[in-house]
Amino acid sequence: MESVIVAIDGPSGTGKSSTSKAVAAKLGLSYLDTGAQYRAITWWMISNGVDVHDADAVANAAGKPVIVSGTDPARPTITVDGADAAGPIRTEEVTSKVSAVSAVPEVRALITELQRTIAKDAEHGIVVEGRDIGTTVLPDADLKIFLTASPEARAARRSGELKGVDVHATKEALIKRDAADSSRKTSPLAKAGDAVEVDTTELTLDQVIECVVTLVDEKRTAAK
Ligand SMILES: Nc1ncnc2c1ncn2[C@@H]1O[C@H](COP(=O)(O)OP(=O)(O)O)[C@@H](O)[C@H]1O
Ligand SMILES: Nc1ccn([C@@H]2O[C@H](COP(=O)(O)OP(=O)(O)O)[C@@H](O)[C@H]2O)c(=O)n1
Repeated sequence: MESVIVAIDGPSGTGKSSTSKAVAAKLGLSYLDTGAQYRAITWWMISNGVDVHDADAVANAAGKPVIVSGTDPARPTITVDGADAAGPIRTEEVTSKVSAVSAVPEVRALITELQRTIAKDAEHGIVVEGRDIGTTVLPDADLKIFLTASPEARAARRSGELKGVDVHATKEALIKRDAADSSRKTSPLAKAGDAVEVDTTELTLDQVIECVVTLVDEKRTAAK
């Protein structure tokens, strides 16, 4: 197997971004954070006065922003209409509105197309992380991983990042976002039937990275 495509899905705070970046860097693969793309389009909607709860308005505007993702795992980037969006897409406002925007089918169709093009163009292969990569975006991925962790562990990790934020409020917000992402009609957050589930609650980040690297190596050996 010359080039390898790895899909990593799961709810918020399970370790998708940290694991995917590290695995891609170790194996010389590209890296794509698909959540950053949904955050970027959400940021554009907010900045341009589009009501994110008006699905028709979001659908009509969905084709306007030009979103570009840099896929070097050592320095992932995201721009919207040429402007660096890495900071603005992480605000609480974007986090609280992204599930409404990402549920709009026209948004998903456009972003899915973009993701498939990026994966196809990755010379040595790519690690793509999100919610629907194994089920919808790249159903033929060489390896599919579904990360899970208890809501308590996930909330503790997230509130550790956002210093001073209450862990209970973080947990409630995570549960609410997961519920919205899991219950939408178009490509909800779900484990693909052929994905390997890894519960990271009791694992260190290094253990999770090691586990995924081993699974990729096994796939590569089997394909020889
Ligand atoms: N297995 C783990 N044990 C402890 N902390 C972790 C683990 N995996 C990730 N983290 C930390 O949890 C936070 C959220 O991880 P992240 O990779 O952004 O998750 P996701 O992309 O699934 O939302 C980060 O601060 C990260 O360093
Ligand atoms: N493949 C994907 C990735 C993210 N998303 C949406 O984008 C949001 C933000 O994703 P993210 O990966 O940045 O979220 P965090 O868990 O890192 O906070 C999710 O809550 C989903 O609403 C999606 O619908 N499909």
